[in-house]
Amino acid sequence: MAGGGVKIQVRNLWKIFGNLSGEAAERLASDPEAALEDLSLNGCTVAVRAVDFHVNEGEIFVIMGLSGSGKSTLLRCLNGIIEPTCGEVLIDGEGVGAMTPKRLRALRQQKMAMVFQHFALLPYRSVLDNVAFGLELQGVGKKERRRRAREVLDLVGLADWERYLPAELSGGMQQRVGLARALAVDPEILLMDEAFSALDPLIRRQMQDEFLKLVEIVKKTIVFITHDLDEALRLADRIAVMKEGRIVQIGTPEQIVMDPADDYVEEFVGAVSRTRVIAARNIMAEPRPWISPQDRDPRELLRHMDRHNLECVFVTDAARRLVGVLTREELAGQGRPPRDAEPPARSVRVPAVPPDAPLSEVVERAAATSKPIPVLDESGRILGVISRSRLLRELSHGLKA
Ligand SMILES: Nc1ncnc2c1ncn2[C@@H]1O[C@H](COP(=O)(O)OP(=O)(O)OP(=O)(O)O)[C@@H](O)[C@H]1O
Repeated sequence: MAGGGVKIQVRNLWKIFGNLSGEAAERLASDPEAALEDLSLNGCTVAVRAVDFHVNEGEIFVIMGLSGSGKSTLLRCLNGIIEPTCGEVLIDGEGVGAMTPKRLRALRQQKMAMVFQHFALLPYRSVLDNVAFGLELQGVGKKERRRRAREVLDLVGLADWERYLPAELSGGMQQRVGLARALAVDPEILLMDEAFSALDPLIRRQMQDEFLKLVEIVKKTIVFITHDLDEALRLADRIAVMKEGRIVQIGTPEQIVMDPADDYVEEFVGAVSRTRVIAARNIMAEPRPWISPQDRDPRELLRHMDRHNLECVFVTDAARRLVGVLTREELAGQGRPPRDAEPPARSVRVPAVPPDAPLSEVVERAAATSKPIPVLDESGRILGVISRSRLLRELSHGLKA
């Protein structure tokens, strides 16, 4: 999860491959539309167009888009492997474009590490020496680099495999070696380019889970590229969706799924099950007006229900903790108002959910009751209510999409 300030800042970044005159590059900054027209005539490829975003310290920022949308080019602009045509990348406030070759080397060898799809392991070196490779480049002595390599191998669960060659390991294990190699230099930023895409679906899921746990421990800023929405939703704090070199939307997984910025994103997220991404808190409504009916007359409560078209009222104690729920029938049969100390016996058991429960869990609870589902915090206080009609609306939206 996000920690401190802005770690990476990208401003009006362009990368155009092909024969581009200096004059055309200059025009990009001032009059991009006109410049682009010239460029397309010249047969240039505009890989990244006017991209702006930032990544916070400690954040997992996922860049998602179809093949050819410019993700890899963008990622390689971050560590200066590709020089942008125009615009700037700032790492901790320092412009990558203005760095001396020495600074750039330090940036790539120490501050940022990259993990690739096809592992890029050295085939004739042991697992241990592969992991120690980045430290070797930094000039760290053999004993120390092996000690640190062992530490990270342990972290990725490969402590017993240090003497093996990469080819003797499964794909999942090789990718863990790749990850360990990146982590061994203790970088502040990890750039991951389709890092799990070569793995079988099951192993991939497992890697994603392990990765999330690992990130909790090592606390890095991560830019992760994928063309897989499922992966993006599982890993990301925020997602940037790219299309034809542009970022068309940046948002949390929930924002991307619930509020796609355009048809392209909508199409992308259409295939995903909303029940996994949407949480109870996203669809709950305030139980308006606040319900603590212990000192109200039942007839008044019935009128209150009519006025607000409520299926039932939730009974809370003075601290707003839910003690029960009353239906119309129960209220009509009540001679006196229900009291805090004596909640109506039949009404105490209510299927409730925590605010971060996924929609699928809310649906499960809803199957066990005909009433709305209250959303409770850890101490049992009522935060909101999910009505059955809202739930149905959400589900049918998912079906339509
Ligand atoms: N070195 C290059 N020279 C010319 N064109 C390039 C070069 N690298 C990338 N491109 C083009 O730039 C566009 C963006 O490519 P890029 O590899 O960044 O996309 P991507 O989203 O990472 O795709 P993929 O998922 O397939 O790797 C594509 O049209 C690609 O053909």
